Amino acid sequence: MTDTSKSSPALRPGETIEQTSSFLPKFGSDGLIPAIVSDARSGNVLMFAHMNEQALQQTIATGFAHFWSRSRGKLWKKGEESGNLLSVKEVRTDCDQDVVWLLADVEGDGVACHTGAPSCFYRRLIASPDSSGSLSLESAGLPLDADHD
Ligand SMILES: N=c1c2ncn([C@@H]3O[C@H](COP(=O)(O)OP(=O)(O)OP(=O)(O)O)[C@@H](O)[C@H]3O)c2ncn1[C@@H]1O[C@H](COP(=O)(O)O)[C@@H](O)[C@H]1O
Ligand SMILES: [Mg+2]
Ligand SMILES: [Zn+2]
Repeated sequence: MTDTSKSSPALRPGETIEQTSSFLPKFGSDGLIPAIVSDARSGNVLMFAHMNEQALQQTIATGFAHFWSRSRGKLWKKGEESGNLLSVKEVRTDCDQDVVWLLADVEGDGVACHTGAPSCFYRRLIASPDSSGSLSLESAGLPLDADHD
């Protein structure tokens, strides 16, 4: 039995995972699959976007993350304007294969978010002080601290 009691990185180089022959991602009825990107070294979640089949193929073929931008209606090579390309080290899918997870290094100045924050997830939701049930935002703490709108 594998000892899972000790904390270890979620992602170890060479760790045995299901290989590409069984990687059959399920695209939704809109032709898209959610894609999470984490920093291959720190493990921080960097961003979330969507892929269509072409984006996934281009990602695997080139080693750089491609997405489908719904708002712009186009294939999007992340970093094509900013230089913050995502060099993909590993692509995983989840148990029911309807999400993909990219482990990547951020090129350029190492900033994944277009706001200038290292990660898109630089804020956390907190309950409002009046306990009205609504939520307000505040800037997250380290290591993703940034005061960006
Ligand atoms: N660079 C980014 C960027 N980086 C990370 N993200 C995240 O990626 C998510 C999806 O991007 P899109 O908005 O294009 O995609 P979408 O399908 O419309 O997603 P929703 O906004 O509808 O959720 C965003 O919501 C952000 O959380 C970015 N979203 C947009 N951009 C824009 O992409 C353009 C090119 O930037 P580079 O790719 O870095 O050169 C610039 O105009 C940027 O403003
Ligand atoms: Mg958007
Ligand atoms: Zn962002």
